[in-house]
Amino acid sequence: MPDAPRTLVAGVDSSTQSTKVVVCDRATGEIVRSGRAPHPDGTEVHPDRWWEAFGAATTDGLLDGVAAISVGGQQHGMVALDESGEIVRDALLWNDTRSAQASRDLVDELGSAAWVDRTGSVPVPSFTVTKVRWLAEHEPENAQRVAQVVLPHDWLTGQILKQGNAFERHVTDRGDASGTGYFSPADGTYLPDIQRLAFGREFGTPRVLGPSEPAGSTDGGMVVGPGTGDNAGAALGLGLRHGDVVVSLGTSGAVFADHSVPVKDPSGDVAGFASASGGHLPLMCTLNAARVLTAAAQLLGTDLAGLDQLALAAEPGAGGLTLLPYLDGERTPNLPEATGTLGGMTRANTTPENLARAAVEGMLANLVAGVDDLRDLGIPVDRVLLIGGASASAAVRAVAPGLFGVPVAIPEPGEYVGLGAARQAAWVLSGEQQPPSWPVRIETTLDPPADGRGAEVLARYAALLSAVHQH
Ligand SMILES: Nc1ncnc2c1ncn2[C@@H]1O[C@H](COP(=O)(O)OP(=O)(O)O)[C@@H](O)[C@H]1O
Ligand SMILES: O=C(CO)[C@@H](O)[C@H](O)COP(=O)(O)O
Repeated sequence: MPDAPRTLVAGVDSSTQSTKVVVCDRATGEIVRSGRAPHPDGTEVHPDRWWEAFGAATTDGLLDGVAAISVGGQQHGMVALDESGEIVRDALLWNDTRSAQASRDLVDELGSAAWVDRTGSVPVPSFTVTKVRWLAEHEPENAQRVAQVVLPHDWLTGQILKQGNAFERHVTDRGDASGTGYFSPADGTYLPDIQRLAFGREFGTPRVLGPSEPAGSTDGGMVVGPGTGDNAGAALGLGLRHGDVVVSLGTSGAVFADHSVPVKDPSGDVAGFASASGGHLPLMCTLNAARVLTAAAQLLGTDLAGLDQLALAAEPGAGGLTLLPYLDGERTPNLPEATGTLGGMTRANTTPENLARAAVEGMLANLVAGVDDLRDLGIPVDRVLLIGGASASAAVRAVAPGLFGVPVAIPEPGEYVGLGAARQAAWVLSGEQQPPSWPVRIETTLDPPADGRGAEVLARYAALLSAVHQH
């Protein structure tokens, strides 16, 4: 007798550099097929480019027979819509730092303690709330046209849904809404007074759906889930357990954990986001991760494989070279106007090998602070799970355990944001209380060496940071 046809679900990761789509078996999570397409570079992008990438990634019937779909998307991006749902201007992305002054002003006006209390986070230029302030101040004509502000995943979900009127089409979830800066993750409600403070008036927001509440279905009958932010999606895809901390090395470096209660960090380094499963997702994020390695490879006239080889040929500590990797400014620490700094150069240590190693060590040292911050807030750190594009780097894998100081688990290569979105879609379809349990396989776990070299690297990194930015 032939096997019963299996039910398929799809998950989308519309992240900074590309769209990735995975189609999975609803029961097991096994990936049956997948597609991807790049996004243009730049920190402002017309949302139509994401829709085109979605089309290219799902071409040739990738979604044929799919029963449900959910979208995970890069967080915070401001997609401003007018009365008829048309895009007012290119979306300003999470890594666009033009709202640096707006964020300083907003923090001064309300005070960081009140921001943390009301929204769970102190807004940095990544947050949507600072982008709407920038729009009001710098593009008043565009600001006047704004009827609603949605996030990248909300907009794409609306595009997939393509039903109802333009406003009903755009829905969101607690996870992504918590990154706007005008939403309370603790209460699950928007904050109109913060909208007025930032924008001078209120504006429309997408309806916040529950973690497994359907948003509707397409004309073809495919159920559409609420979707979520990309990091919340990855947390769902990894099925995090107590003591797991994720370090995601994509365009952003993100450090986060699944937590049952809201976390409030008065320093603002850890954002108190919500998760996609009804809980919380304390998260530290940097603007500089995988692309630090791309830049270092370019500087050294090699590719990423060549950079790995060079970095692995150097001694730990890169002979004393230290890189503050703030090539795109930085978010944590909050230094939006910063640039990178290479410290400790001598005639003896300025070799390609040491420079490659310093790029890997600097990128990771920047994220060690996030793991420490989570620990300081009472979140257990038993192991780090390394995901994202740059987790494939052999040099990153070699350096990470020594710097994080805990076992580093490398899940099997996979698109964990897309997988999390697919798991959400399966959850929506099931109508159950909990998402389906899909196995996550760990490829390898790397223990920290006992040589203490990681501590030396971190001490030199801290000294350079304090010399350059905190004197
Ligand atoms: N083997 C590798 N070594 C280092 N970086 C890599 C490797 N493979 C991919 N990357 C980098 O990963 C990044 C893409 O990762 P991804 O997690 O998809 O990013 P995003 O989600 O921000 O779009 C690119 O910058 C790419 O250069
Ligand atoms: O701003 C954040 C988290 O707060 C970023 O993590 C973005 O969500 C973009 O993620 P990637 O494209 O790097 O995955």
